[in-house]
Amino acid sequence: MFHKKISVYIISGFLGSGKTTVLLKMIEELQKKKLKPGIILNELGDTNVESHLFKKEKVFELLNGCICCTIQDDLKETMQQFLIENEKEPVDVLLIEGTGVANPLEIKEVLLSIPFIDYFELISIITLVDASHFLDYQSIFSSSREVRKLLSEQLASANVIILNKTDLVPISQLEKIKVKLTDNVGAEKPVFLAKYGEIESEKLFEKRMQTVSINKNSLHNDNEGHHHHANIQAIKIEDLPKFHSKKLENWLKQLPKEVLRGKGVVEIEGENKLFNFQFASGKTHFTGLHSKNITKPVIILIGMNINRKQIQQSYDRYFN
Ligand SMILES: Nc1nc2c(ncn2[C@@H]2O[C@H](COP(=O)(O)OP(=O)(O)OP(=O)(O)O)[C@@H](O)[C@H]2O)c(=O)[nH]1
Repeated sequence: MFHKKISVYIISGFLGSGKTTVLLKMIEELQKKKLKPGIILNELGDTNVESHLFKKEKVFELLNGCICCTIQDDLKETMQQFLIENEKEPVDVLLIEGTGVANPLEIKEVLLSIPFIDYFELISIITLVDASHFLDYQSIFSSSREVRKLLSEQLASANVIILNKTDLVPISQLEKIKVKLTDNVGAEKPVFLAKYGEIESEKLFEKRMQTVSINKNSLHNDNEGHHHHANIQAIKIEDLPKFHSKKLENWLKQLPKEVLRGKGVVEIEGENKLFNFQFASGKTHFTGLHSKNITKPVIILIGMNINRKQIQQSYDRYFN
């Protein structure tokens, strides 16, 4: 039976680099063109605290996003489910957002495997880079080998790179970052500078993936593809009090640098609605939530080699 293949975009990038921001822009653009998007979200931790962002779209969640060996089985299952739903309500484009610690090659490999290769056409792997952290993450002094390896995997597998959060770095430093990034990925790979993931729609949606044949060996020919990220953890804190927003912000800011990302849903003193908060690049943003059916308050912290006890003690000191 003939069916048109569904175009797929993979959005990759390290923790807090701006993947969801770009995903939301892509959804908006597709809707403007009267195209129906489908979304697969892979989240670290077992709670999606961002469900309020997707109002009418069909979102398939792959929670507890284990990153290496098991992601492929979970993803295959989610894709099967997606195909079943798609029979009833077909989408035009599928957007897959990996976790901040995913290697997009793992996702690509699933798309190229049977039966999915008959249903999907991978158009582009878009990788976000957080300009405000790029030099730190590349430095052997301030980041681990694991993080550097992961970032280089995400860069190597990208068809296009968005150097995001340029508003957070001085112009002089931006030059240095661009040079270093180009050294890393080669001059042929397109790199676009952006604030809040803003790049022209044509550039974002351009087909950049060459047609590839299925050849397992070509994808995993050096054991580099499978790589364990065991030191990356997500900590979940529940049973939360009402917070004073500034105090929560201060607490997040003083956490050990191993905590790379925070997000959650919290109650704020003096407010009678819930707030989503995003902590990335040392900055915290709160957004009021209107939807009623959202998760109960929860804080999720993601990082490398986090000392749970230390976090717990610090939390108790601040809030108990
Ligand atoms: N200042 C600044 N903030 C940004 C920019 N892009 C995104 N942000 C903010 O950074 C935070 C993280 O952005 P997300 O799009 O959620 O990042 P992500 O890559 O999806 O994060 P994870 O899923 O946790 O890996 C949010 O508060 C965004 O609003 C930017 O260009 N500049």
